[in-house]
Amino acid sequence: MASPPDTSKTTKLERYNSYIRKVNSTKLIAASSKLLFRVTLLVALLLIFFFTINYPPLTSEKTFNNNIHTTIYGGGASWEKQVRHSSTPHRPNGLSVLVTGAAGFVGSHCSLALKKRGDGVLGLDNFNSYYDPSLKRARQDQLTKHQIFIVEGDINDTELLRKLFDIVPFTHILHLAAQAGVRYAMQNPLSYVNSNVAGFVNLLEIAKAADPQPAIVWASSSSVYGLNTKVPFSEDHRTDQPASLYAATKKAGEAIAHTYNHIYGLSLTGLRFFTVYGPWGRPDMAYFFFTKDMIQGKSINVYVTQDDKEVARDFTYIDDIVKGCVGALDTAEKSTGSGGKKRGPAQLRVYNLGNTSPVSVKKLVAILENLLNVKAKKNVIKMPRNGDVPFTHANVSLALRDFGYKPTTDLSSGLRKFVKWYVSYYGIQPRVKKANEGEK
Ligand SMILES: O=C(O)[C@H]1O[C@H](OP(=O)(O)OP(=O)(O)OC[C@H]2O[C@@H](n3ccc(=O)[nH]c3=O)[C@H](O)[C@@H]2O)[C@H](O)[C@@H](O)[C@H]1O
Repeated sequence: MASPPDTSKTTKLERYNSYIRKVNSTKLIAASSKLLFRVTLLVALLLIFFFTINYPPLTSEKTFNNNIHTTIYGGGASWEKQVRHSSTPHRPNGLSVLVTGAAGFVGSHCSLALKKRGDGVLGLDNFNSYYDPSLKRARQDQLTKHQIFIVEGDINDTELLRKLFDIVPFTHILHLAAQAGVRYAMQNPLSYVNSNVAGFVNLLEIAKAADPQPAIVWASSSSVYGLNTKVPFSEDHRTDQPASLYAATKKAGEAIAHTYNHIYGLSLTGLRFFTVYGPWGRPDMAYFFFTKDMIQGKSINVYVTQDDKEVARDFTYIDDIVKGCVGALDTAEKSTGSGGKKRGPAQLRVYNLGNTSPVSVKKLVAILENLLNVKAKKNVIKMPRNGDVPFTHANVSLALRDFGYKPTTDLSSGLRKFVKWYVSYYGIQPRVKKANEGEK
């Protein structure tokens, strides 16, 4: 007969297992309460952080130079009030313009011109360090004196742009924010794609969805003519041979403008600027750093073409460019779409804004020598293969016909104003001409 199974071992094992289960469940309860405690602590900390550090929501203030306050990102009531106040026109039928790149050279001049005639102007600028940001801050100072508020932010920031359009029904955008400079494109190619292509598309996406849709005037470039040899450059000449990535991104901008006009009914005007110069200009441009280097007794590189011909530019004075921008804004028709839907054909334009009178770089240096009373130490070298083109020359008859654009400042008069500003801004004692040093 089979003996009954020995259960004494099983019973012990069961008791042991039940003991283990108890221990585990106590541990589990302890661990869960610990976890619960930690989660509660984390939530509490997050709430404290949200209400103390980040209130009013999304706003943080930075102080620059002694007295310039810039809102980096908005959302609070006082920020919204500044945005509204700055963009409200102060004349009947005044425009309400969002100026991107408002702390830039052309942007700051245009913002002031618009504000002075009673338009509402809100600036947007990311104050990047492509060139000395303190110059951008000083331009901002000028704008602040005229009650123009600059929001510190990037054109790639969708949420920020959407917020600005939620607050203000802008009638126009003057889009001047860009990565400029022909030669720098070889050092930092992606910055051109980021600002001039992605940033532009981001802005157009917001503009197309806005209700009302604004009309957009934006900065293209003379560089789109690239290797075109027909002169003077006219808007219907070929622009499919860009010589630099900068030029290629501006040309891409023109193609993108066509698309947004075609699909969404956005009114779009591209302005091809020709080597703009003047007071408060860009330190990366030749006339600016030639002035600096000549004053400091440093040598400068003066380019000639591969076959030793002079390199020339249709240098255009800033005040003429401002008149062109304002003229383009004033004649821009309304966009026809709303909320992302096209309701009819809209205006699509491209204009040259140049001086119609090219001057060689050699002559530019001679004018500066005369104004600064300094003999330049010139290295005459063949133009490196860096995206530069040998010459530019604008035909501006289209801009003249459509908004009376007529440049009035020759290079000598314009550079005289620039040098006056330069020595005053940088606190330089100009070299006084001796009696026997005649005009060159
Ligand atoms: O119209 C534009 O669309 C562009 O204009 C401007 O480009 P550019 O016309 O090339 O001006 P800029 O650099 O001042 O060179 C001037 C001349 O000096 C020559 N140059 C330059 C440097 C040097 O060391 N030596 C020299 O001879 C050089 O070969 C050239 O002949 C803007 O920067 C650009 O952002 C864009 O807006």
